[in-house]
Amino acid sequence: MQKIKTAVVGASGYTGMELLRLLLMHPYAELNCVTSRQYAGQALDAIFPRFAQMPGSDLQFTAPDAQTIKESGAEIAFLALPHGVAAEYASALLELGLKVIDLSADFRLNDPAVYEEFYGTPHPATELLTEAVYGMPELQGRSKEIADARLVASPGCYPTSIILPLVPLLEKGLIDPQSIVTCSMSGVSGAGKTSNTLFSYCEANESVRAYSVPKHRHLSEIEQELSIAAGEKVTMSFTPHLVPAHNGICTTTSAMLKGSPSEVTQALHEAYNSQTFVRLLGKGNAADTKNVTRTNFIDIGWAVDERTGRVLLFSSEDNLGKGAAGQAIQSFNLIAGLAPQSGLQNV
Ligand SMILES: NC(=O)C1=CN([C@@H]2O[C@H](COP(=O)(O)OP(=O)(O)OC[C@H]3O[C@@H](n4cnc5c(N)ncnc54)[C@H](OP(=O)(O)O)[C@@H]3O)[C@@H](O)[C@H]2O)C=CC1
Ligand SMILES: CC(=O)N[C@@H](CCC(=O)OP(=O)(O)O)C(=O)O
Repeated sequence: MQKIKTAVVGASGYTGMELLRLLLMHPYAELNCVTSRQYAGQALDAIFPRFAQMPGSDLQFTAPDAQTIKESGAEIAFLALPHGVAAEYASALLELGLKVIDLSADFRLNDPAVYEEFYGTPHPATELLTEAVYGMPELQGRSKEIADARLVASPGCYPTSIILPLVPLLEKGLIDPQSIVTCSMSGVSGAGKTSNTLFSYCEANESVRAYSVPKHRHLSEIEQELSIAAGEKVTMSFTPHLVPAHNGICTTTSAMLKGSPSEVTQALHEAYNSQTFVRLLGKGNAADTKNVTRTNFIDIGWAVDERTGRVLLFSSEDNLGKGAAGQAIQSFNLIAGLAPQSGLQNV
């Protein structure tokens, strides 16, 4: 089979680097263009020595320019750019006939007013919002939509860890949609390759803190997808924390149980038994980040607190894997008509 030609725009950052790792190993993908403003003209393996001697790692970074990306022959472009910037490139690349898988938040929300409320600026390309598909293949009906999409809005890292355990329970009416409380912990790479002092070693190491409370920008897409599953507008509480780890997200969610404990177990198994990248740990088991870092798995466990009548959902994933680059490769596989585990089974 002929390899599909790809580009990674914003290839020098953390999600970009994870995309490079996955694409260099992918049996049906070819890396044709990688962009970086600061490293333009330098070879990939000179900047990332970890890729040295891998076929394709001598490719040079180019400046991010839509026409150059097109001329590289790339058919599908991954955008690993800051939100606000990604929309510009998405518009230009779609115009030039490429398909786009955007890892930023620019196309995840259906309503531009919600984007403006949470991101503080008017949406940069409202005309593309209706056609963008929220790229979470495990949601019902979504893999077909992704396969047919020109523009995929790949979900955020926290949202993936929160939405996947809750959706089957909301769809079956097993929990009260207005009682959801969730608390997440993220490794520092979640913030990107930033020079912000707050994420430097001395500030982040051996310390844990909550941040962006009470209205982290991911609440917008979490509430959007949970509302679709519940069939009513969901309003919930979300508290993210920064923990001194490189990768990994660990989330604990609770909600008032309306169904029985066995219905919870059944709903999760029905939804995910056939899903390659969701591993159900069973009742009474929490999910541990060390089992999912550098993989595309999300691990989900659960428990019922008989005293409060709440169900507890535990999930772990790699923020750069299932929370970003791995999930984007799942969309790539769907668009390209490949098996779900293509390029992801050995990582
Ligand atoms: N980190 C994570 O865990 C997750 C991140 N995301 C989202 O993915 C996207 C990328 O995140 P991440 O990799 O962490 O970010 P980084 O800050 O690590 O990397 C950003 C990349 O974008 C490039 N870039 C920055 N500004 C511009 C610009 N104006 N024009 C062109 N290129 C630019 C940078 O390259 P250079 O400066 O060399 O040009 C760099 O390659 C973001 O939208 C982020 O929110 C989504 C899920 C998880
Ligand atoms: C630890 C840390 O700072 N995490 C980032 C995660 C956000 C992210 O990746 O944002 P998008 O997916 O929406 O682009 C944050 O809280 O802003």
